[in-house]
Amino acid sequence: MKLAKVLTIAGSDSGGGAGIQADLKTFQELNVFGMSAITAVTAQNTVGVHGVFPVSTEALEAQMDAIGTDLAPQAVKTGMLYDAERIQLTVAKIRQYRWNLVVVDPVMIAKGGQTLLELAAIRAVVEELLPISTLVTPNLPEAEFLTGMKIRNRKDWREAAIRLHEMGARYVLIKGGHADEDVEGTSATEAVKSTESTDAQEFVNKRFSADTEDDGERMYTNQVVDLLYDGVCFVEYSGPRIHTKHTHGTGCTLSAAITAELAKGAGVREAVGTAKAFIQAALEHAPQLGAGHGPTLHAAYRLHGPAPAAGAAR
Ligand SMILES: Nc1ncnc2c1ncn2[C@@H]1O[C@H](COP(=O)(O)OP(=O)(O)OP(=O)(O)O)[C@@H](O)[C@H]1O
Ligand SMILES: Cc1ncc(CO)c(N)n1
Repeated sequence: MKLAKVLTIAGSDSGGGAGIQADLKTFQELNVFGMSAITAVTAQNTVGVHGVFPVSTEALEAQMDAIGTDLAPQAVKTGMLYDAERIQLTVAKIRQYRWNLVVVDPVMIAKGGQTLLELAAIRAVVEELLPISTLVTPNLPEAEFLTGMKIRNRKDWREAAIRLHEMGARYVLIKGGHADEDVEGTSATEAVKSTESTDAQEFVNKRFSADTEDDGERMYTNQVVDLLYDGVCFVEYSGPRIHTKHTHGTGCTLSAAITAELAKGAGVREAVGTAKAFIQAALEHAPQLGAGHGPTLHAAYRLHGPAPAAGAAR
């Protein structure tokens, strides 16, 4: 069978657990040919982001042109796009080369709290990137930023998915990795207004409550649930929560796995199921590297197979 080609347009993570590095490792594991266009270089490890160095728009454009004129990818994913200028350029190239399977991971803030997307660029994500996306994969804080609404319970969660669909994304996957803390707080948007940006992630991380008052529709505790919406139906992908601090790059890895599966011809529902099993295995076998939030093991799905109960849709 012909090898499917996939492209990631994202930032480089020197620590190897997230960004371009996570994407290429995931592509390789899922038997697709991975290519990359780098938007920014981060000096990053498991402890934090120590520097962000945007790549010139000229260099970014040249990378996408080199791929677009020769190596037509079956599917594309975007990760850290850094600012509005790079978002606009990326959108223009996606349109120019008619890349029409596009997974958008709206990367905004790293696990340590550092900003990976200028706040002013959120508008460009909403107005330009969402309308051309096949699937958008925000985590809970990102879904709050993009919709401007507070997500306190499962009803809000579904409402946010409906809004993101109305904003132009054909499919919406709101990931539940952040729904595990037990402090109720303010919305992500309010958090940013009222705190230094470096504190914002810590603030929003604390706000997804297991005990939120929500008419019995509790947020999940021992399960991690990702919610998919296609404009008509909701599908919940549920797996056991793995109690580990080694969650660096989970979002990148999940969206890269979805992109690889789409490139091979899977439908969105099926691709998300496989990707959920992939990240579950990668988390279970995390190699315990570094002093902070370590990476997952991208080879785990191949080496150990899908984790039991992962990827279950209900
Ligand atoms: N502790 C965990 N146990 C099991 N699955 C998890 C856990 N944390 C995250 N996941 C899964 O990993 C994927 C990414 O979710 P998450 O909400 O952490 O994304 P993210 O915040 O964008 O990640 P990152 O910013 O680190 O790249 C989802 O499929 C989610 O269900
Ligand atoms: C480069 C890069 N992209 C995305 C993330 C989010 O995990 C990160 N930490 N670094």
